[in-house]
Amino acid sequence: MNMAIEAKSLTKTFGSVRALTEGRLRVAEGEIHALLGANGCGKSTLSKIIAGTHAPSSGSLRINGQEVSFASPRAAEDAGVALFYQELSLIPQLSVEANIFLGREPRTAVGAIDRKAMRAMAQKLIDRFGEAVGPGLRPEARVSDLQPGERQIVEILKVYAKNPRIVIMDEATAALDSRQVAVFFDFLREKRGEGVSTVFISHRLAEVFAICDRITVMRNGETVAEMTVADTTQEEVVRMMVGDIHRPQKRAAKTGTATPIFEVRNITGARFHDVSLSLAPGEILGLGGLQGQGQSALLRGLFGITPLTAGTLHLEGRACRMRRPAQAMAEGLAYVSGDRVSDSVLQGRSIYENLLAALVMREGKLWLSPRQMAPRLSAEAASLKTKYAQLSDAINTLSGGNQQKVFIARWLATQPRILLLDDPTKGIDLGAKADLFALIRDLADKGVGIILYSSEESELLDNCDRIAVFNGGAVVTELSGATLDSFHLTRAAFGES
Ligand SMILES: Nc1ncnc2c1ncn2[C@@H]1O[C@H](COP(=O)(O)OP(=O)(O)OP(=O)(O)O)[C@@H](O)[C@H]1O
Repeated sequence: MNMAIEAKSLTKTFGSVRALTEGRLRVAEGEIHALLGANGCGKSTLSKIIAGTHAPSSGSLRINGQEVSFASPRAAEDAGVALFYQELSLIPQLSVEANIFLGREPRTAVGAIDRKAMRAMAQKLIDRFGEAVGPGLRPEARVSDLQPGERQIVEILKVYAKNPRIVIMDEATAALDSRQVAVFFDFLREKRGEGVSTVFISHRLAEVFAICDRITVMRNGETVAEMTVADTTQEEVVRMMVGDIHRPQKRAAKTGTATPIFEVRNITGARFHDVSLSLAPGEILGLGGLQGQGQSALLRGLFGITPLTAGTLHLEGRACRMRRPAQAMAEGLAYVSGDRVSDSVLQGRSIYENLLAALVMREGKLWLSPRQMAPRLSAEAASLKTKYAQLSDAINTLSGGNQQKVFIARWLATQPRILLLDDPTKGIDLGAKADLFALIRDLADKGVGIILYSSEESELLDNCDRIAVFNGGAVVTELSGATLDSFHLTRAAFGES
C-alpha cells in the first residue's frame, strides 16, 4: 500500500497553547480517511501542518514517501495537497469562476486571462453537482448572491480546480443539504477511484461510516487510535474520542416537582427549529452539543434579540412573547453573553455605568439615583468577588475575568427569574469560573431558572441538572441522571445512531 500521508509525532504550540502534542496520521493512496475528535482536539492544526499553513514545532511529515516541510500553502499545493478550509476563504464580491481559479487562472498564448476557457472549466466543475444546486450557481454569478450550501460547493470546487492528489476536507459538508452531500460523496468515491486520497473531518458519525475506509481518532492534541471502518462501531469510536468518562456527582432531580417556571414549545428562529424545553424553578438546564449547533441562537431568540418565527413561550403557565430584549427583561429574563466585546462592554464608561446598564434598560429611565444604586450594584459585584478599586474607574482598567463579572453582576441587579447564560466563561480564569458557578447554583437554590450554554463540556456536566443536546439546530436528546456523562454527551453530539 503506497502511503500518501505519513505524519509522525507532529507537535505545534501557539505561544503557551499546546495545540498538538502527538499528531499521527497515515493515509494510503486512494483512501478516504476520517479524522475524528471533539472540538479543540487538534484536527485543524494537524490538517494545517499537512497543508503548509502552519509549520510544525517538531515531528516528521512524509507526502508520497518524501520527507517534506512546506514553507507555505502554495508549496503544499505544488506537492498536490489541498485543504478545504472550515472558515470559508471566498471573496464574496467576486464571481464564482474568479474565486475558483483565483491566482491560477487559465491564460491565453499572450498571457492574458482566458475568460472563455475559465468559464467552460468552471461550468464543467459546477455540472458535477448537477441537480443538487440551484440555477443561481453559474460561473459568472457573484458569490455574495449564493445560498450558504452553494457557497460551500464553490469552496469545494476551488479545492478540486487545483487537481490535488491529497485533499483535506475540514467540515466540508456542514452547510450542505442531504442531496448535496450525496452528490459530494459520489464525487469523493470517483476521486478515490482515480487514486486521490481524502482526509475527511466531520462531526457527523453517520457520514463517516457512509464514506470512509479508515478512521484516526484524536483526543486532547494526541492521536489515540487508528481503525478500519468495517471493523469498528460508532460506539467504539465515541469511546475513543471520550477517553475516561467524566461523570459528575449525582444531584437530586429538580424536574417534576413544580409547575415549570419556563416552557418553550416548538419554537423556530434563526439557526434553530422546533425546539421544546421545559425548565423547573431552581433548575440549571444545559444546552450541549458541538459548537454552533443552534445553542447560542436559541438563547438570543428567547431573549428577543432575534425573532422567533414559530412556537410558544410560557412563563409560570402564562403565555408570553419576547419580541425585544426590553420585553424579555420586563418578564424577568436576563441574558449574559461571554462575547464581551460585541455584546456587553460599554467602552470608555465606568464600572458603575457598566453595572447600571441593564437596570437602566429595564426601568426605561436614563437616570437612576447613584446614592440608591451604588450600594446595590457594589453588593452584586461583591457577590461575585469582582476586584476593582472604585466604581468610578474605567471598565477597561479591569482584567477580562473581572469585566465579565461586572457584566454578570449587571444582570443580577435586575433580579431575574430566568437567567440565560450564553457561554459566559469564555476567556476567564479558573478562579473566576468557580466564583461564577457557585453563584449560579446559589441563584438556582433561590428558585431562579437557569439555561446555560457552554462550549466546555465539563462545565455543563459539572453544573447542570439536565442537558438538552443540540445537533443541526434541533434538540436530539436530553440527558439526566444516569446518562449525564461525557460518553452520552459526545455520542449525542456526534449523532451516533
Ligand atoms: N492560532 C492559534 N493560536 C492559539 N491557539 C490555537 C490556534 N489554533 C488552534 N489553537 C488551539 O489549539 C487547540 C486545537 O485546535 P484545533 O483547531 O486544531 O482543534 P480542532 O480539533 O480542529 O477543533 P474543532 O473541531 O473545534 O475545529 C485548541 O485549544 C485551540 O484553541
